[in-house]
Amino acid sequence: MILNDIKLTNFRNYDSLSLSFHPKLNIFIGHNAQGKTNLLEAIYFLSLAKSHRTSKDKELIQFDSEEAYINGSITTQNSTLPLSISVSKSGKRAKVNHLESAKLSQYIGHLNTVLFAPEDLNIVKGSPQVRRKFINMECGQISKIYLNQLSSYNKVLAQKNQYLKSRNVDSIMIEVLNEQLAEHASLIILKREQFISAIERHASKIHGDISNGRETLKVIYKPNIKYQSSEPKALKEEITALLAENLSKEIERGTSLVGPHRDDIGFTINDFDVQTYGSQGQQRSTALSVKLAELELIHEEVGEYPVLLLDDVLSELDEVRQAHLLTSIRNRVQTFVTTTSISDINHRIMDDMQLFEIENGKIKIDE
Ligand SMILES: Nc1ncnc2c1ncn2[C@@H]1O[C@H](COP(=O)(O)OP(=O)(O)OP(=O)(O)O)[C@@H](O)[C@H]1O
Repeated sequence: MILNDIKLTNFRNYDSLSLSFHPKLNIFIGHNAQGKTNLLEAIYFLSLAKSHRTSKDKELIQFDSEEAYINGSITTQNSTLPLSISVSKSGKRAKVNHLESAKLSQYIGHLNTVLFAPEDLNIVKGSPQVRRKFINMECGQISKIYLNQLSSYNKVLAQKNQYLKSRNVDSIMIEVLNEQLAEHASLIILKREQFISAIERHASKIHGDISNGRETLKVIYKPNIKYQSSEPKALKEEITALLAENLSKEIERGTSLVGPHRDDIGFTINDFDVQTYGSQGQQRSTALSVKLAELELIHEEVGEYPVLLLDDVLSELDEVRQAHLLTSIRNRVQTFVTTTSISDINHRIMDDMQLFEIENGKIKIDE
């Protein structure tokens, strides 16, 4: 999958910008705070209708403007497709091939992206919440069913928590909500199990290569609900029973205690926990392996490689990891890289690419 071009209007520090991209490698170079990450954020937003660094969409609109627009065109094996998304104070509107998508879940999935940024280290080091967000974003990209189930689950969960908090609990009402939660939860859990085992399959191979075969990485799903069934209907029944068992505790605590909203993932290298015992380098390799595994996974699911966004990470990687990253993706994955210094880029990849110099929301194209 190739992002051919992008056009930004009133997006962050870009008034109006049109760029055509190189099919293999695009490097955005500039001093701090010039707009490099803003450009990657625009590509990410065009892909997922969400920013990777803020949940407040209105921050994307240029100061003193009313609406931000991002337009782009992608080429897949089958076709070339225009995508556009706009953000205003009243919300987001997304279009595929000039037709407005009634739901954002219909829009997401046309342009697939994988982003690797310094904060991705938090997938390993951070809280379970960060890891759940990671699963949701990535699983959502490859499975519309997952995205729909998750959104329904979250709606019902919010409703249930409101009831539990009100302390005026109608247990029949909670049972009805639990029934719905169990239905969505069973599908979410099975998708997560599938996703994490596929990530592990690819990530352990990549990690083995990066560490020259010295380290074995495992990615482990840690579901909040310990379950036996691998079939949705039976799993739903298991979850319904568990929710009923926990009802009095949940009423007492005034919140929902059981379900996939409390899931986590663990990482081990040679059977020790990376979060607790891993060196900085091992934590970085783990995060990198997981991200590169996503490229393979999306390729497997969608039949095309996604575009890869690397925000300020090359300088963080040592020679071996950088070489692995760049050689393993070369010629397969269209890549967008931000950097403050050209010396951070391995000279072996410099021949076949486009350099964009960024200064204060303006671009100079290096021919
Ligand atoms: N809504 C907005 N309207 C106008 N300008 C904005 C808006 N949001 C952010 N900016 C500006 O964008 C710039 C930051 O851009 P960006 O985050 O892309 O930096 P960067 O080039 O990636 O820098 P670094 O190397 O430090 O990460 C800042 O100058 C900031 O003031």
